[in-house]
Amino acid sequence: MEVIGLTGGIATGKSTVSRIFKEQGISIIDADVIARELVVPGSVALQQIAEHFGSEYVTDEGQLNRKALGRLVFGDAQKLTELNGIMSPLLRQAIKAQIEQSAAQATQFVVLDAATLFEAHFEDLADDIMVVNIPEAVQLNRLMARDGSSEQEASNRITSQLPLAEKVARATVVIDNSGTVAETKAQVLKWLESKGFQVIKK
Ligand SMILES: CC(C)(COP(=O)(O)OP(=O)(O)OC[C@H]1O[C@@H](n2cnc3c(N)ncnc32)[C@H](O)[C@@H]1O)[C@@H](O)C(=O)NCCC(=O)NCCS
Ligand SMILES: Nc1ncnc2c1ncn2[C@@H]1O[C@H](COP(=O)(O)OP(=O)(O)OP(=O)(O)O)[C@@H](O)[C@H]1O
Repeated sequence: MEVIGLTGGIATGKSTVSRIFKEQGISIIDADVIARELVVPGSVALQQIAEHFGSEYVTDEGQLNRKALGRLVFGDAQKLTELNGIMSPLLRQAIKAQIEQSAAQATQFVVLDAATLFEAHFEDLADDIMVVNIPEAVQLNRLMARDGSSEQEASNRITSQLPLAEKVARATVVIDNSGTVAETKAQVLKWLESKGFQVIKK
């Protein structure tokens, strides 16, 4: 089985590409879903976050206050590194377990969808690294349009990640998502075919 690490910058189109894989019947391991499961009320990770950053990052209902923690870490690189220090080892463990489950099902491919693949040093978990790329101005516009965020907020989120150009340089395959979704799909299917995968034409 081959693990395709799927990454890019915020709002460059990872979910869009992930849907294309799903349409082909390829399973997705979604690091964001795992990260959210890790911080449910009463979890070890949530307790560590509260101890490290303060109890104000947990709501009265015992939930992670995502907005508040996001504002803190996406404006302060040191704080983001500290959060990653808590989350990355737990994430890695959970991702590895899901990869093992997929391998046991003898499938040809599994996709590891992880926005923070490089930042969290998960490259070794993947056989191929696919980076979804768009020009920075398009990224800023799509992010503001999708999240209704200000230019400053959107820009903070973009700059808190490893520069997209650096991710592109470290990719084994780059998908250009600056055109239509159909054009993006054509690139992904062509790559899958080049790997000997029998694509389903829809
Ligand atoms: C800081 C948190 C609480 C903010 O939550 P919020 O709901 O506001 O944002 P969300 O999780 O949807 O993230 C938005 C985007 O920010 C980027 N992002 C998220 N975490 C990180 C990170 N650690 N480093 C760089 N970028 C990140 C991703 O592109 C993501 O799609 C949350 O992002 C978090 O817990 N992050 C740490 C866990 C993690 O690494 N998750 C991502 C796994 S891929
Ligand atoms: N080819 C495209 N043309 C126009 N809009 C697009 C295209 N691809 C994605 N989008 C839009 O851009 C936004 C970001 O795309 P998407 O949610 O797939 O990115 P993402 O990389 O998964 O984001 P995040 O990092 O926040 O998880 C969405 O609103 C999506 O509908």
